[in-house]
Amino acid sequence: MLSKNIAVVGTGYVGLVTGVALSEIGHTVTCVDVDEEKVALLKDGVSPIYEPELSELMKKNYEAGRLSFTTSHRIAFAGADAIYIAVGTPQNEDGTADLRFIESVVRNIADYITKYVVIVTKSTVPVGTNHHIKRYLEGETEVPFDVVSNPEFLREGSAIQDTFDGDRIVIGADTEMAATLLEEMNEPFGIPIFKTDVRSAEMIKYASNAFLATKISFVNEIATLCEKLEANVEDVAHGMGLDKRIGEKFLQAGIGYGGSCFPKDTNALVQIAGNVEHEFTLLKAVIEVNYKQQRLLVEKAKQHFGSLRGKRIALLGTAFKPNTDDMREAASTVIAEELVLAGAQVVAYDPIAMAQAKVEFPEAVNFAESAEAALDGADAAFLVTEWEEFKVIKANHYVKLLKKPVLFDGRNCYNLEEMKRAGLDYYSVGRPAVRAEREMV
Ligand SMILES: NC(=O)c1ccc[n+]([C@@H]2O[C@H](COP(=O)([O-])OP(=O)(O)OC[C@H]3O[C@@H](n4cnc5c(N)ncnc54)[C@H](O)[C@@H]3O)[C@@H](O)[C@H]2O)c1
Ligand SMILES: O=c1ccn([C@@H]2O[C@H](COP(=O)(O)OP(=O)(O)O[C@H]3O[C@H](CO)[C@@H](O)[C@H](O)[C@H]3O)[C@@H](O)[C@H]2O)c(=O)[nH]1
Repeated sequence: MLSKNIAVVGTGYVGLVTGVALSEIGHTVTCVDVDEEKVALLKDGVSPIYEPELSELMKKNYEAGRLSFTTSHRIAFAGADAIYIAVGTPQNEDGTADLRFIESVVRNIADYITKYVVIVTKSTVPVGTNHHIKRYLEGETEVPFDVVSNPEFLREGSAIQDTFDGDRIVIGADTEMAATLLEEMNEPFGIPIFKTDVRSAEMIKYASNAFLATKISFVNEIATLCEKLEANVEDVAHGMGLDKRIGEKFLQAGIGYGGSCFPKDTNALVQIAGNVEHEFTLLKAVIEVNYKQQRLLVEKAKQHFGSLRGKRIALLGTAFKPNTDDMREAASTVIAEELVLAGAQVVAYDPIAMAQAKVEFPEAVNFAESAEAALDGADAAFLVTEWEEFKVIKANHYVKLLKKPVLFDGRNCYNLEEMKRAGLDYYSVGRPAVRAEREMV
């Protein structure tokens, strides 16, 4: 196989997974990050992020000498055949993509490359960014290079599986030489490769995330209708998903999408459209539905209790989804803020993401050491992240621990019949509410 020297810039989710994966298929990889603490941890064999299977693969390739870490761009870029850019592209206040980190890396590239190199952009960047990078570098260096867009589609929590068993690898290149090199480098993954031009590759990333977010907001709107019309969204989504043209995935109704990508990428695409005088009406509605959806459980609790003042609420789950410690744009933060604003006392618990929750949540929020401790004596429970350890909690357990048991389930984790039998007041999303007391009268 074609083994190359690769520099990966950034050791966040994407950089670290990319570096580990490229070393696993036989390339020699140097990951560079400006964060000295992160690099020190990585050199000690410790992954700074929680991601199933990542640590083991990282250690294996580090010990085999195929993977190394540094804070020096000069060292990382020396002799590199390819430089992968995997730094963050967060959103500015106005929703546009903040390209500060990309710009800084590109300046480093101009300073340190000495021979032909392919610059591979993994970060999600607005359409046209790679052409700006190319034009900038042409003015700054005599060294030959190509710029390729190679967007990343991994999901947090299943990043390794997505990388080795993904649906496609997209390569956007303007020269045949760069496209072929990238194709050969990626061949060992055994995943279908789709080659296109640079701008289309950039757009594929935004369009994919926007489409998935649209599916989620769509099913959440259907869920609202189901509640009003006494239908069950789970059955509706299942019935829809059986049609292969629709597909069963991403039709899970709940408290909206969060995370480091969908919120920022949908906002960025609205801005990208605006820049070319197109109002992306559909996507704006998707974002608006998500805003409401993240506040849904608090609204339901307000309706149930009348006022939340003084109510003790157990908040189960703070991560934006299970199997990650990532709290970026998590619905839990919105919920915690709304509850505190309404005068409730919040006690939160998460198996993995609590350290970050302590930074993100309002100061008034307390934290418990276990789900049981959070639930004990609370007026109500909010199920916010569908961790496996929450899914296995029995209805009777809620009845035993909560004062007058009320459960607001933002992820439809429990069986309606079981909740009815246990005598809970149970509210989920897009399914009939179970009102224990009313039924007993
Ligand atoms: N997180 C995901 O699941 C995911 C999936 C697909 C695509 N993406 C995209 O990939 C990109 C990276 O996302 P992430 O979540 O890994 O980001 P992140 O913010 O978690 O990590 C970025 C890393 O880059 C480092 N960095 C910043 N400037 C640097 C520089 N000049 N030189 C070296 N290192 C530098 C930071 O210290 C940080 O460790 C974003 O554009 C994101 O939209 C993310
Ligand atoms: O049916 C569903 C599926 C997901 N979600 C929510 O949507 C958000 C995002 O979930 P997911 O897509 O699994 O996680 P991410 O790690 O954010 O991955 C998305 O964002 C990445 C960054 O761009 C892309 O690479 C991935 O392909 C894309 O799935 C989470 O809050 C989920 O709870 C739902 O509410 N209903």
